[in-house]
Amino acid sequence: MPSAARVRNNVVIPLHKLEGTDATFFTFDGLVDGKEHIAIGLGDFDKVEVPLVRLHSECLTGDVFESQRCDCGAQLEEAIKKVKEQGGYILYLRQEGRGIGLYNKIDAYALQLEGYDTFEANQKLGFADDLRDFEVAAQMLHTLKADRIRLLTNNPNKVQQLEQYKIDVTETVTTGAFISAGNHSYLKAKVLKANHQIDVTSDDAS
Ligand SMILES: Nc1nc2c(ncn2[C@@H]2O[C@H](COP(=O)(O)OP(=O)(O)OP(=O)(O)O)[C@@H](O)[C@H]2O)c(=O)[nH]1
Ligand SMILES: [Zn+2]
Repeated sequence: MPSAARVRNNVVIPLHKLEGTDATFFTFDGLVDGKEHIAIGLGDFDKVEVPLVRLHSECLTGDVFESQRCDCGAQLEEAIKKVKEQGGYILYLRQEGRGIGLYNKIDAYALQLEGYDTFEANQKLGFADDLRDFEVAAQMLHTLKADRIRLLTNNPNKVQQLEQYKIDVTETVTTGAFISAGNHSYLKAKVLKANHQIDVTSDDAS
């Protein structure tokens, strides 16, 4: 079980998304990695028995600018809609570039233009494929008393890590496949090398 943290504050922020969405933003004291991660409660998050949860790693290029190099912007949009409908939390985790940071991710993109895939580019820069440790996500969920969750993901490593940190994942809900010409090879590498559950065979993906 991760060490104890506590909710520092929470505030309801109305969003423009989906014709008006009330989102409760939670901040924390005592998180294991000292970063400013946010939990966002949507829908009946405080009433549902088993909340739907999305662990969303920050992606400035995708989340803010809707980059076509990845599927993050579309996944975040989908998560807001589904979690609002079903009640639960989006944990917005400050793990840009799977933990290597924004500048290094841009360096990795430059290498990908030379032909390396997303994991090879990380290795060429001296990083592991994926630096993310989801202990902090488990700590946030324990703090919110969300020890039993349904997880919105295609990434089996997120499920394994949460279980390891004593979160009971009762169901894995796969995200949509947001495939475009620009992100097809990125998604294919995740399927081949990290066992992501995405159907990348669609025709418009070449
Ligand atoms: N290092 C690196 N990071 C990338 C690249 N493309 C996207 N990312 C980062 O990958 C992360 C994607 O995170 P998520 O969507 O939460 O996780 P996921 O592992 O794809 O799993 P899902 O839950 O199935 O979406 C973000 O932090 C992005 O910034 C890349 O080419 N290299
Ligand atoms: Zn992205």
